[in-house]
Amino acid sequence: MIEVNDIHKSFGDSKILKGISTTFEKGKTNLVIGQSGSGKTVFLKTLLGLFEPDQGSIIYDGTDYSDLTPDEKSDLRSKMGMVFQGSALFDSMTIAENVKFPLRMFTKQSKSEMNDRVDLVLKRVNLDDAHNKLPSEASGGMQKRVAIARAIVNQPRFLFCDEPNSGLDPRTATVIDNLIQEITHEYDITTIINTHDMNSVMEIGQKIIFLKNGIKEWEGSNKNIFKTDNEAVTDFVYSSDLFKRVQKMYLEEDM
Ligand SMILES: Nc1ncnc2c1ncn2[C@@H]1O[C@H](COP(=O)(O)OP(=O)(O)OP(=O)(O)O)[C@@H](O)[C@H]1O
Repeated sequence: MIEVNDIHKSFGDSKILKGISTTFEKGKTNLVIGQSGSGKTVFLKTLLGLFEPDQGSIIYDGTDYSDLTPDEKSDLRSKMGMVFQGSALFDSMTIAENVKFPLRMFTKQSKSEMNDRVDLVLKRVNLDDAHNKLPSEASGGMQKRVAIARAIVNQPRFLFCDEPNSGLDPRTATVIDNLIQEITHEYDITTIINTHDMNSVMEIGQKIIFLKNGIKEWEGSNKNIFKTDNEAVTDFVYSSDLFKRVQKMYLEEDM
C-alpha cells in the first residue's frame, strides 16, 4: 500500500503538483489519468523516489520514505518495478539479459538462480522462446512483455507503469493491461499506472485518480467514472463520441 499525503512539487517557479493526497491499495490496479501536462509523470517519478517532494509525505507499506537512511532508500527502490513508456530495453542485450539486469544490479544471486528466475518470469509473460532474441527482433507487444518481465523479476512490492499501452494496437493493449492486472493480483503488488487510454480505464481501473493542473480533481473506480457529474472528468472521458454513447447507455440503465 502507498499513502500519499499532501505532495507538492515545483520546478523553479512552476508549481507542478499542488497538494495531492490519496491511497493506493495492494493487489489493485490503480490508475492515474489526466490531460497531457497535468503532472502524471512527475507524480509517478515522485512516487518512485526520482523526484523529492517539496512538501508532504509518501508512506510505503507503513514506512515513511523521508525517515529512511540512504541504504534503506536504495533497498526500498530495489523493491520497485518500473515499466517505462516505450519499454526502454537495452538494444544490444538479448531479451534474457535485459530481464536479468535488475537481478545483477540489486541482488547477489548466483548465475543459476538468476537464470531460473529469468526463465520463470519470461514464461509468466508467455515469452518462453524469446531468451536469445534482441529487442529489435521483437514486436512492440513482445517488447512490452519483456519490460513487464524485467519489472517483476526482482519480486517488487510496488509496480509503476508509465503509459504501458502507448504505441500498441487496441487488442495488444488489452493483452498488456490484462497481464499487468493478473500479475498485480497474483503477486499482491501495489500497482500504479499512468494512462490516457479509456479502454484501460474501463478494463482495469479498480481505483482511478484524475489529475488536473497538479491537483487531484476526482477519484473513484471504473464502476463510477461514467456516472460522475464532475465536469473536468466528463470533459476528459467523453472527449470521444464513443464514450458519450457509453455514458448515455449507463445512465439509461440506471433509469
Ligand atoms: N524535470 C522537469 N523540470 C521542469 N519541468 C518539468 C520537469 N518534468 C516535467 N516538467 C513539467 O511538468 C509539467 C507536467 O509534466 P508531466 O510530464 O508530469 O505531464 P503528464 O501529465 O505526464 O503529461 P503526458 O501525458 O503528456 O506525459 C509539464 O509542464 C512539464 O513541462
